Amino acid sequence: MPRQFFVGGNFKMNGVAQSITDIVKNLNGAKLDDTTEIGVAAQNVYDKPNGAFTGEISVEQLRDNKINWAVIGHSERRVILKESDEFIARKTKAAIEGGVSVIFCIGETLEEREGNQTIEVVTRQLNAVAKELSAEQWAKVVIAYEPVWAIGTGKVATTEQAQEVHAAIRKWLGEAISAQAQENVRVIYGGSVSEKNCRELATQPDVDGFLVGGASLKPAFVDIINARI
Ligand SMILES: O=C[C@H](O)COP(=O)(O)O
Repeated sequence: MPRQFFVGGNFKMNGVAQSITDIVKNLNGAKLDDTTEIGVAAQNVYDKPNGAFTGEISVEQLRDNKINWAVIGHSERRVILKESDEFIARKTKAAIEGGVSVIFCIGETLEEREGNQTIEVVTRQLNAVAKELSAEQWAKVVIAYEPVWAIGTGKVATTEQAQEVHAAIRKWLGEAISAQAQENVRVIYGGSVSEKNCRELATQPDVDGFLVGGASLKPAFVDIINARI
């Protein structure tokens, strides 16, 4: 069965009631590809079930609010908030065991790309999570490949660059996890995706959707959701 196209809008720390209402109205009024999976996700979750952790949110609190997805490992949290591979892996495990699926973000910095370390970096990030999850739990993961140099810069990865890394991730899934994971786990791309570049990226065999930042706040987000029609 083909993998279902998956598009996430990452609003980050943007928006107020009025602007978010406008975005939702625009989405509700648009004709959206009904084969594309979209939904509401939290931008973070903590690895402990509850307790004195000011400012954090638990898996149970997400579930209580009918939020069944969380973004974990975004480079802004890895870099600005110094989240380690191990902490991110523990959060991923806690989310999945508590019934929340995970958009797990990985990607290299510009320096790492220029040092030909892209595959090494994403493999390290994936291996950290692989230590925590069973092969079956990968069914609850969507991997978002987001090169840090492409995030919010307007510098999108070329279709070849994206496909090359996505194919390497898929190969890793087969070798490190299972043939089933290799076949079924979605690998989506993020980093300056726009209504202009989404269609070409979506033609790539291993690009199963997008994680969209800036453009998800604009009416053109609809065109990205509809990139395959
Ligand atoms: O999670 C989304 C990414 O950080 C991409 O952000 P961007 O589309 O603004 O480059």
